[in-house]
Amino acid sequence: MPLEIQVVRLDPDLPLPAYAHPGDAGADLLTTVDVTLRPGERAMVPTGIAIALPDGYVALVHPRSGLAARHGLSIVNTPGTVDAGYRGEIKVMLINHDPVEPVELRRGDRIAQLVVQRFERAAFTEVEALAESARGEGGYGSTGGFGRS
Ligand SMILES: O=c1ccn([C@H]2C[C@H](O)[C@@H](COP(=O)(O)OP(=O)(O)OP(=O)(O)O)O2)c(=O)[nH]1
Ligand SMILES: [Mg+2]
Repeated sequence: MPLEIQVVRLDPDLPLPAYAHPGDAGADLLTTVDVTLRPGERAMVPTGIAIALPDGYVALVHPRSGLAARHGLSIVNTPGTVDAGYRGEIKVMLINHDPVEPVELRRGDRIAQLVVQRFERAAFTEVEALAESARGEGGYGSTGGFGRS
């Protein structure tokens, strides 16, 4: 059974978010406006929807790989976090990473995808020292680079 999420269409002429295929994780979000992003430019783009997520769920705003591959279009804060208590319009902070070409978006274009997930609420408990682990403090390339011999 799919999780029911209540949606308000702030722009009733555009359709609800939709999955392109059964089994897809991301439901496509649309832009309600025409917008052109020059190389390097970013914009906060409205999607025309507001949602009420059940407690314990989060919706993450992910880029679409096709637009990234073809146009260099991504999201500044990827993935954007939509909290369960948020009732405002979902917006997408798009950025054009292409060094040369502008990206022209038209109202109704599919600009991003929304992935709904359960999450754990943590209780942050202060301790004097952390349990040891195999990784320890190693990070940021501690295991090597590309793995070439
Ligand atoms: O890509 C995004 C990211 C966030 N939001 C909305 C929903 C989210 O619940 C709210 C706050 O987002 P976040 O917590 O990431 O931003 P903040 O800078 O920490 O703002 P705040 O102080 O309001 O939490 O903004 C979006 O519509 N799109
Ligand atoms: Mg916040």
